[in-house]
Amino acid sequence: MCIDEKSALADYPIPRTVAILGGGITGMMAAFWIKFLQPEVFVSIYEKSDRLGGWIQTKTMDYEGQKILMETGPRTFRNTPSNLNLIDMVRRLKLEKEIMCVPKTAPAATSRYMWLKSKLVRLPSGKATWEDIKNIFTLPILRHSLGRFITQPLRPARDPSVKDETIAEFISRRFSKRISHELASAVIHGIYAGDVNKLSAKSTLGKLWREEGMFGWIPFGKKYVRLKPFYTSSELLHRLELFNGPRSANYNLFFSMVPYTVAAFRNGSESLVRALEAELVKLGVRIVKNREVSSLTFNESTGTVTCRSEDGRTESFSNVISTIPGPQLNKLLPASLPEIKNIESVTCQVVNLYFKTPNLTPAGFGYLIPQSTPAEENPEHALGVIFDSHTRNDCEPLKEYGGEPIEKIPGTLVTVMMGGHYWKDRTEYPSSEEAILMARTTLARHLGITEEPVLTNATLQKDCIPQYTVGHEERMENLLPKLVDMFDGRLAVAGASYTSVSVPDLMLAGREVAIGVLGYRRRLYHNGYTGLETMLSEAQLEKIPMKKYYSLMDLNFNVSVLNAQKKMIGAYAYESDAIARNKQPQGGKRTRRRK
Ligand SMILES: C=Cc1c2[nH]c(c1C)Cc1[nH]c(c(CCC(=O)O)c1C)Cc1[nH]c(c(C)c1CCC(=O)O)Cc1[nH]c(c(C)c1C=C)C2
Repeated sequence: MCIDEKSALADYPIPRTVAILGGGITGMMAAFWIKFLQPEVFVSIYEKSDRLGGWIQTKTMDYEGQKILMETGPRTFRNTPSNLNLIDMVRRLKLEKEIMCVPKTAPAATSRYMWLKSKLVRLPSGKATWEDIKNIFTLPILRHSLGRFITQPLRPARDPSVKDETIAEFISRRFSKRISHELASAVIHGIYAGDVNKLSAKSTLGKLWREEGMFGWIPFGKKYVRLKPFYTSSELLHRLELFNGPRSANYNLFFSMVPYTVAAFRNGSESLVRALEAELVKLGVRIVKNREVSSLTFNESTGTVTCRSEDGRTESFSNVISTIPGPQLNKLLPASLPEIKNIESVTCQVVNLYFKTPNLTPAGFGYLIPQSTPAEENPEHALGVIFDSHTRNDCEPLKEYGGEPIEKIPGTLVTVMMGGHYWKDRTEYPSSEEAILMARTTLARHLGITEEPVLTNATLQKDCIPQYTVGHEERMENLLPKLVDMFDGRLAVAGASYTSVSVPDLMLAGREVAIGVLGYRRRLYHNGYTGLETMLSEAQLEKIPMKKYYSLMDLNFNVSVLNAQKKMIGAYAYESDAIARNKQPQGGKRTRRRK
């Protein structure tokens, strides 16, 4: 191992011009962090549509003078340490007043339902109520689950030769097939809208899958989890932020949100992307909307990447960060890369309905529909229903940050999610009118809601959620050297196709890729940075005979090569703030500039 920060930095070409493909939240975050850390770098975002923000979109409608917000994508985020980067951004964009939170004791926090055996069943949460206990004894699936959870440690450990498996295989082996299909599949619908028989356990249930690998069973409970010798980058970022001491602004905001489970923006998730866009404009990021890049080529003589647009215009950049979906990126490359060409995704039909009558749904967050539901009970292929008005009406502002009382919704607002993996082979989708009718039929069958909605909105989110199918991590490991070869490390990727589909994780991915491309993370294994470095397994790290640089900071934490690598991400993200303040990175001056 070479511990030589000075030579690593001296060697590192600082980009002068960076193109970011895709103006979703990852691309916006990447642009923010590059400009924030290195204002002299010329940053351009290319977005094919006429707006930034990607799947994050809020439509505002009016009913009798009341503003009704309809989310067509992500709407809430959990206040967990791993989401600290989002909290950090909220603070930087001065959006604290906009935050509204669901108290841990409110129905929207304690009451989450599932469609089980033709009825809505409230899932046990936090402190068990009499209803939970009664449910466990009266509902065979819950009784069965309790038994399988208790006896889980007694079941054999995974065969070490298994490198990945489907969620269904993993859950069936560790718990039972019933738990996989009747419970886990519903949760997976709520996150990936995906099929447990296809998604990778390693890529989607990473912590559980890895813990089984380490302990031979899953040691549920914080005590054991804390003992794990690996951390996600965001967990580490959180720890490092806390090192800032109790006066840290992030720390204060995070702790003011501790009494709450989930949070949202009072004027919709759109507030986040609009505030971020305004900040990008202030920082001098060039935002090119309605322009799609149609090819990328590497010019060996100049060491630049040329982006050609559909209209024939060309521009060259020292680095390109692609945040567009993998298969779209593949079309721009000089040669096809199967690892990204074949990343699957699913399409969701999101239907928002507003009814004049309040409380048409039970109090709570909403319900999920498992894959085991018979087709005749779910011909519309609904995946779940969100009780938006209940969630909003349970929310409280952050008073200490000047948050005003939250305007209540007088009627009932719900979102019905349909499609996902059920529509995998479709080429045609329901029209808006058909989708609204399907959503209404689902609500009538499940909740007995027959009232005519006064406001409706149907949005087809085409290919909105990538599916990490079995072998995803291995494919990403194989992709890394291919990207390096094709663009000499000047093309980096980030976004939902690669690491995570969650908004806070995507925001962190944008931050990390910016730091990686700027070189603050030092050059780890090869020339440049691909954004996939954090996905390398320990075995792969050992296999690749590339340069390895470690900072002294990482070595303080070092448990293994992988741990050091994971921790570096947090370390550099933390360091980056200090760098921005002092304009002088630790460990030496950056000397070489190359276009
Ligand atoms: C367009 C629909 C989406 C579905 N899943 C996601 C989107 C954007 C992504 C997603 N949803 C959740 C997570 C986990 C986040 C976490 O806190 O760990 C991710 C990555 C959880 C979630 N699912 C639903 C809600 C309201 C939430 C909370 C977070 C959020 O607002 O996105 C509901 C839901 N999402 C989907 C379905 C089918 C569904 C059903 C009720 C698909």
